[in-house]
Amino acid sequence: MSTSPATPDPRRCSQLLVSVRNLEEAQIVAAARVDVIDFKEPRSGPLAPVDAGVWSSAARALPDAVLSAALGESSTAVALAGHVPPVFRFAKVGPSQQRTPSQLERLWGELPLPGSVELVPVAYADHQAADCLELEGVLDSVIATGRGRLLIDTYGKDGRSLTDHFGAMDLAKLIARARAAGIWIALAGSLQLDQVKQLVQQGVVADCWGVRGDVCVRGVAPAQQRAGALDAGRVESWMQGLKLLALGPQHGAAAAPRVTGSAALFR
Ligand SMILES: O=C[C@H](O)COP(=O)(O)O
Repeated sequence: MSTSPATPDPRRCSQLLVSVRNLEEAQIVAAARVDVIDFKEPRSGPLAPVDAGVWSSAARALPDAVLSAALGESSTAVALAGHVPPVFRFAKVGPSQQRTPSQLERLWGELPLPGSVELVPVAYADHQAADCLELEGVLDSVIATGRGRLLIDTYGKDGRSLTDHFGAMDLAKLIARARAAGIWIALAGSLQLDQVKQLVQQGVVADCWGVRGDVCVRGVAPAQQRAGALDAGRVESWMQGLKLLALGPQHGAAAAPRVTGSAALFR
């Protein structure tokens, strides 16, 4: 659940979440001062968990970082939730096979997360592939259950990205609705930095952008890239790119609407 609002940092446009699969990658991301270090195994699915031993190592090595754990879908999340170290800030859970609001809300309610770890519900832009509620329905449930956050991702990591499933105008409307309800919203789904720049120019400004594939070493097909090695230079490019976007048109970006609502930064 949300805590008290933080003062938005006027120099920042959006936060960055980078998914990592082990402590070595997490330390690279921490050195780049990425906002959220998210642990998941990209070889095993959209939200596949890493071994709980990796969570424990990260909790010991990076106690001051904002750490997040992907718990997978309903088939794994309930059993794993109780093992998330209390120093973690977030845990993400996918909605696949949850076809009704009551199924989804029951799943969220059953997760035995430590009290200090906030659930980040996930909605899939390609919800048919995941056989679950569509985005608007997941947002309705987030609002109805008084939760503070929503991550939109893609279920199929097949080379298509978020914007292949959901257009800029629809994303902007969804963000506006979430923001009006005080929900922090993160966008992910095989996004590339150039796409994010275009989205921002079209008025789509997430509270946070989530990425894995585009911060990995290039040279393989996009769908495989996310399973490869993390590239520290790409992480730095994203950090610099988001900073430039926050500065506005003279730096090559359209004036990005500032995130000023209660959902602006971590609460
Ligand atoms: O939570 C965000 C995801 O890790 C994004 O991964 P992706 O960029 O490979 O789709």
